[in-house]
Amino acid sequence: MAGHIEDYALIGDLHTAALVGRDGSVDWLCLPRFDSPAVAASLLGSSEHGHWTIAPADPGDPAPGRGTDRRFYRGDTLVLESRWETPHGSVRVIDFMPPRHLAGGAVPRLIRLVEGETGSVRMRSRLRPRFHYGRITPWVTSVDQPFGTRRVRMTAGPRELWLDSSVETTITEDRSVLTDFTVCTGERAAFVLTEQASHLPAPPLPDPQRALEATETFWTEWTRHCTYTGPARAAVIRSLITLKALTYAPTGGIVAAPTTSLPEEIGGVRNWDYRFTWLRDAAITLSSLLRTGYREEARAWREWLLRAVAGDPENLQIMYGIAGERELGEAELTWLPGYESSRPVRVGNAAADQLQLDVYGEVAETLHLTRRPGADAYDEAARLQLHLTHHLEQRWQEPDEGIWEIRGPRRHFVHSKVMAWVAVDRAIQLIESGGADGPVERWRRLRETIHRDVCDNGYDPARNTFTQSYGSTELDASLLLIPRTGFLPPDDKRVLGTIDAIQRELSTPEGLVRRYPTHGEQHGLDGLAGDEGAFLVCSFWMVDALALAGRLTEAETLFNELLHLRSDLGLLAEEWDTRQQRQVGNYPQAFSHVGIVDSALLLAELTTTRHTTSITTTSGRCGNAQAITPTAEPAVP
Ligand SMILES: OC[C@H]1O[C@H](O[C@H]2O[C@H](CO)[C@@H](O)[C@H](O)[C@H]2O)[C@H](O)[C@@H](O)[C@@H]1O
Repeated sequence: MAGHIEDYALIGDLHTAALVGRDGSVDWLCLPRFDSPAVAASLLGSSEHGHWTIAPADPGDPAPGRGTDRRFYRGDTLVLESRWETPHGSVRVIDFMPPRHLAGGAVPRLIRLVEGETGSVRMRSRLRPRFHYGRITPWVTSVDQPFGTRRVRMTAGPRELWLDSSVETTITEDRSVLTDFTVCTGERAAFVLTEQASHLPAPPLPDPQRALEATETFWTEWTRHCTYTGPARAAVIRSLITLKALTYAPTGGIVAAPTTSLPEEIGGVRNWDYRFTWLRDAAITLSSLLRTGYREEARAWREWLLRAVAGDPENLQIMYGIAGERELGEAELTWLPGYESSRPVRVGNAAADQLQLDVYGEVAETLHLTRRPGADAYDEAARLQLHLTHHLEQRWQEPDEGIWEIRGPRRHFVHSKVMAWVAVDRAIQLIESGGADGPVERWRRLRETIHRDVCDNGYDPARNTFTQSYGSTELDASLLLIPRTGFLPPDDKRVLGTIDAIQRELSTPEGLVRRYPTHGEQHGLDGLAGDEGAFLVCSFWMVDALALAGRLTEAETLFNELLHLRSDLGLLAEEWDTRQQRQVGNYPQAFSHVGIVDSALLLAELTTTRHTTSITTTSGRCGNAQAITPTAEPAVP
């Protein structure tokens, strides 16, 4: 296992992803989909649980534990290059997974090219596949090949892996595939790992060079469409590539992160499976992609949404599998010791059965942003939105588990109610624009009722702050979103008071923001023991709230500090452990990268216009305020 979470690089093929450590080891790889069982799971255990390492072979070459000397993504792509300087010469390893549609939608492939740059370097590749998250050792056999390539087949029941290499391999007693080889200046060795169903004939022999060229062209072309031109362009591009890499291309579903059980506290129990599509996470991801010019992804997700939530709104789930699956049953993988002994390791997610009223607002907002101008009343998405609003009308007064998926008793979360207001507000806007027919007068009264309910029960006048839930004195970072939704204008005194209160009570000394107070060893309000780090997307929400409140310098300072927390490759996990100064939680996480994109867009807009007051929303207690949309959103085809 390669060390800290941020030591891992992400590569992927828009169906699944792999994490590659600084030591040249692929320690996480689920095939064929993001949510499939891992064939390399040493990330959550040890090398026994499956890995594939390619690195210099001689002891001290490089110093043990030091890993690659320098690594980077090649240009604006998801192709990773790791360079190693050794006393005998230098070498580079190029790791990538060709987007599957480039190979005719065929089999998943992880390609590793080793190129000698100077001198002569002895290298070692050790592939130790373990199916079903490290539990199953495959049957490994060599397959004769006429044309000088080597093929090894690794079979475990219904699935199998094939390793094609340009150099001789041996199969060891522990059923690893070992390759010792030397690369000299200008030489190249190629390794291709392919996965498929085991009843199929052998996969075709790959052409690694063509695959590399096609993969680089794909990502370079894709990033060329980005419309953001502000000062944080490099960070934004890397975040957009990461968000795209979390998209399951066949359906348009987006995973919250490609990992499970990277801990929110090292050694703790807050370990969850994020390889699913949360309506909330996907909706905000789409909004970021859309506002940076990526309309096709927005269209694909809208189609995904229409299929996934099809049926009775009663049956709406807050999250689904990447193809819209509903059964996400949670289980513990008892044989895995967990990342740095953080157990349990979980697969599946019981949050799928929760009530989280905010998702109505997030979905409505995304449908609102992706609406085609002039769409007729029978537009599918408009119909869905009306349906969901009718349903919400019956349920908005219920307590729920809220945005943070609290596992304790349900409460009247203020953020949930604000997002219910958003859902009703956007439905009213839909009807007012002629996009659909609906009970607009009744919903205007409902919007006013929800607004009053929140301001009467979720605001503490003595402290001049909104609170986490009705009747509670706790705070919650999700309240920072209020000015972005249009519920109240950014300069409203209650909004300004809430920012101050969150800075006082939820901020770390560095100014990062925790999502709510936890209670150490006690089971706190989230129903869990233990603590967690500062929540990165909440810290970006603070950037936005400060910027909208006209505190632009503070906002920019915090934004730059957050950018410094990224890995050397520009990646962010869910949280930052301020004590240990390292990333924690699943990685890389869509939420955090959405935070980068959204804050960069807002700061660029506000810095350009230089007068923040033009961004304020319509003031008014129950008003039909406009959400903050810092850049023009193109409609979706
Ligand atoms: O920490 C408690 C909860 O953590 C997970 O939820 C978090 O991740 C979701 C996906 O990014 C996000 O939508 C949610 O807002 C976050 O709180 C976990 O999935 C939950 O089961 C868990 O209770």
